[in-house]
Amino acid sequence: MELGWLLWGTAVLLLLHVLMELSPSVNFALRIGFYCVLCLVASGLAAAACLLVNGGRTVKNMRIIRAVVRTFKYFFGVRFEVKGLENFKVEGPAIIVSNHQSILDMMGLMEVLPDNCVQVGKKELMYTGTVGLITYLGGVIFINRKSTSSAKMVMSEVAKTMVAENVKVWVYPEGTRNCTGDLLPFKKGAFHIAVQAQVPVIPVVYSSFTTFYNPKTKLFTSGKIKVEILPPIETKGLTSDDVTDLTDRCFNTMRETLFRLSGRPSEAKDSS
Ligand SMILES: CCCCC/C=C\C/C=C\CCCCCCCC(=O)SCCNC(=O)CCNC(=O)[C@H](O)C(C)(C)COP(=O)(O)OP(=O)(O)OC[C@H]1O[C@@H](n2cnc3c(N)ncnc32)[C@H](O)[C@@H]1OP(=O)(O)O
Ligand SMILES: CCCCCCCC/C=C\CCCCCCCC(=O)OC[C@@H](O)COP(=O)(O)O
Repeated sequence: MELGWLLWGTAVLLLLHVLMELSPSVNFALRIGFYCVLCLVASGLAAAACLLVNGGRTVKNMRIIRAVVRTFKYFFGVRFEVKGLENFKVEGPAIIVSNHQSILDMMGLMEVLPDNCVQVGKKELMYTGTVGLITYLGGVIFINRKSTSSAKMVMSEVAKTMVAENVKVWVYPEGTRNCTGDLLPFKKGAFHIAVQAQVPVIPVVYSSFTTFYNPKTKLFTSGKIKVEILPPIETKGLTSDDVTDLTDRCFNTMRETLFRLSGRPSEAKDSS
């Protein structure tokens, strides 16, 4: 009986292996499916640990989440080359902005996430089962992207609480995933918070995934991601009139860095 199960198990694994070799779509679906299952299972386990250790929703839970997610890279053969970690050593709160390519970004986020840092996320994430639970417990700030006024209100509240509670806030200013190897125009919310709170903006850039991950061509292999944490941009003395300039400055610096890290020739572009 046990030998029977072993044979069946081996046969199924072999079949999956052959299918993955033969069809990039099957390979892609299985690897992405595995990533989602891993996120769901790990979130359930991490949620239990967070509740036991910290008792409820707090940024302290991000340390537990970070430790768990940092193991994911070994399952997918993803390697990170990180530069500029010293730029996170800003005393007190800051806004961190980075490019957003895929759900795989959670690995890159947790690879470099500083202590006391929460992310801004779309409210729909709350309804993704255990992943929703872990994002809630980690202190993620949920916004409704379909209502600009409500999102702006939440963001303005963040500008006040991040200073009072001494937390850093991580925002994806493109506002959505974009895996084209370029940046989408930046939304201004992150830069409004930075100016309202008078805290620095720290740009973080991940090299393009397109050489090893591309949902359009169903590519998902192992690969290297270069990460660069750029020097903080001060906002002391800036007012809401300066937000557009600040946004453009960050956009241009990050786009140049993205192209450099991805080995692509640079070209200037306006963020709007
Ligand atoms: C253990 C196992 C775990 C497994 C799982 C792993 C990890 C999970 C755990 C934790 C990690 C969670 C990480 C979650 C990441 C989720 C990522 C996302 O969800 S990205 C999508 C959501 N984020 C964003 O959208 C942020 C960026 N968007 C913005 O900043 C936007 O500006 C906005 C505030 C949302 C509003 O957008 P909208 O399109 O509606 O409007 P505009 O941007 O065009 O702005 C209109 C107008 O308003 C002005 N404005 C904007 N914000 C403000 C403000 N705060 N104050 C004042 N004015 C503001 C803006 O300037 C525009 O005016 P104008 O055109 O005149 O300049
Ligand atoms: C009971 C309900 C069960 C629901 C099951 C849902 C299955 C989803 C499970 C795992 C997914 C892992 C997701 C990890 C978190 C990723 C965060 C993220 O990258 O969100 C995308 C968001 O930034 C932008 O969204 P859009 O590009 O605008 O779209």
